[in-house]
Amino acid sequence: MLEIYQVSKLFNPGTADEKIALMDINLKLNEGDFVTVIGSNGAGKSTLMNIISGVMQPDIGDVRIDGQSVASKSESERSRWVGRVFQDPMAGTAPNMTIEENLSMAYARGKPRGFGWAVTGRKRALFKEELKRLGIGLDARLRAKVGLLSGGERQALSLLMSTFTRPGILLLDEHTAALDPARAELITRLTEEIVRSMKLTTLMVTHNMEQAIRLGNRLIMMDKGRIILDIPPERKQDLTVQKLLGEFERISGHKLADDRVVLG
Ligand SMILES: Nc1ncnc2c1ncn2[C@@H]1O[C@H](COP(=O)(O)OP(=O)(O)OP(=O)(O)O)[C@@H](O)[C@H]1O
Repeated sequence: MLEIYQVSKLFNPGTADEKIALMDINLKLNEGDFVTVIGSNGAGKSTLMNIISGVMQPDIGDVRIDGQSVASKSESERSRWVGRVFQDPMAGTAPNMTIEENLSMAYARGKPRGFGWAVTGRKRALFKEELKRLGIGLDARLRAKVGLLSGGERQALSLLMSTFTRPGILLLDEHTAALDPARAELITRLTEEIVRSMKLTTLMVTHNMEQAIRLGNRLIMMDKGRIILDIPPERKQDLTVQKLLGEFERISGHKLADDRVVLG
């Protein structure tokens, strides 16, 4: 379970450049929740992801995982606990290493200290099986360098790498935004399948309104560092893109100002 308690974050405090990135954020995710997050430019979405994953500290407040503060965990514990897929398909994988080497590296994350990275026959069989489930032919390319893969293939691999050791929380950071519509749809479908079948607790930031409605069981709107609306599963079912944008405008008092907003 993920609990965010009264988290606030200020950048450049006390200067002319002072920015409130997050203000008194409270959020609780139960096991298996899939929460989508939308919000304007600068709403604080990335800062929230960075604080949850422990790469950034809040000024005030705390993030707890199963009752334990993220700040108290070591880097390797945090990397085991949090799976993250970034917007940039180049992030999260090692381009000069092969698909199986990348998978082996990710596999070692979930294992005790000192667990080897070498690709053994047993691991290769497991990776092949996992890649086959993606259904995009990567299982036949275990020894291909990851740098040679397309953006969509890399995002599919990143998704697999960040989930197959079953993280406590999966963070999806606009992970389809850099892809063309067909590939974005493929990654959306794979995300849905993987998260559902593994029942992963997931937080996904997206600028794609249709995706925000389609994926997940709960939707959160952020504006100017605050959570302004938390739409529960029973209300999410009736949502449309128009209703969603209308709700945002009604509560925030302005339009969803983001030039990257994709309606669907
Ligand atoms: N390292 C930093 N130094 C100073 N200000 C920052 C820094 N990182 C973020 N900010 C500011 O904090 C606020 C929240 O930024 P954040 O990147 O979290 O928003 P976001 O919702 O992810 O925006 P976007 O959708 O445009 O990526 C913004 O006003 C931003 O300019």
